[in-house]
Amino acid sequence: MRIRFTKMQGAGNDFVVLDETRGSLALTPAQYRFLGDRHFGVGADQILTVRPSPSPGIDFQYVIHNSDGGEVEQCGNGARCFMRFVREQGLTTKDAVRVQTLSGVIEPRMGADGRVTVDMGAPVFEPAQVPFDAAGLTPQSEGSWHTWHLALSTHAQGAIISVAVLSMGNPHAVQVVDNVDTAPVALQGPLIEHHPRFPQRVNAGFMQVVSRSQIRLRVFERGAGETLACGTGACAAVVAGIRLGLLDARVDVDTHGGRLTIEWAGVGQPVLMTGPAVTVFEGDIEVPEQP
Ligand SMILES: N[C@@H](CCC[C@H](N)C(=O)O)C(=O)O
Repeated sequence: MRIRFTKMQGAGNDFVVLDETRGSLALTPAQYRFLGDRHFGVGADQILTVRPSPSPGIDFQYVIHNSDGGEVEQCGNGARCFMRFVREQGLTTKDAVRVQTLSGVIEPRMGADGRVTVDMGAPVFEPAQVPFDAAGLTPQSEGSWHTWHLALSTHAQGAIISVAVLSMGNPHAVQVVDNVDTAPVALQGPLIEHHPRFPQRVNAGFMQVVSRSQIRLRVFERGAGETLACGTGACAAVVAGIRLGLLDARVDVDTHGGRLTIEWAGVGQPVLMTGPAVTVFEGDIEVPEQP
């Protein structure tokens, strides 16, 4: 089957975007994996699919697959690219749309400067809803919130890390580090992602606090490995930093792929994420029946 795709990126987090508004492509997990493969396919961290409105008051449905082929609930950088895609492809003329995701409705809005702001909804802190198995663990009080001590084991060494755990529609474990450049992202990332306390795996964030309004962030993403930026990871890190008493309500997040700005007014309030969304190229690719 030959399909049309658009390659996009938001702060270097890159995507293959597919238009299913005129009919389903019915791709299998192996075919999503093929599209995301940087050697045999197009190459991307995530594959984003635009589907028609599933219900009144909603403009589109937004489906997200990680490069490992698994479907996930949310993708922040992808949401900004989604907005640019539906505008550039003439699927809407609106400046703001309401989009159904697996974890709820989000609202991307096109800014006059070409950047996109997304209302990502309110973060979720209840461990069971992340989901995070906190049974038998003692929360460690910090600021007006808490972190959790998690034991990581490797063949070479054991480590106890301290993580803030929350959901931005998808699960995140965020730890504060002195310096993201030397943080053990490659070593700890996979161990945190697959830690048995996270039954649906987790995105592992490493946050360096530069000031109360600026952080540096690296994220080892569930199902994709370390990416140049993670939008929901940026939201999760800033929310965690605010609740732990380290950050103010508006924070610039510097990633290896660029800057995102995150705003959050507190518990129960939605998180606003602003950043770039860029179309890189369009193309056609033959997708094998069984890659
Ligand atoms: N890159 C994304 C997050 C994509 C999904 C994530 N890897 C997960 O499995 O939850 C973002 O910008 O938020």
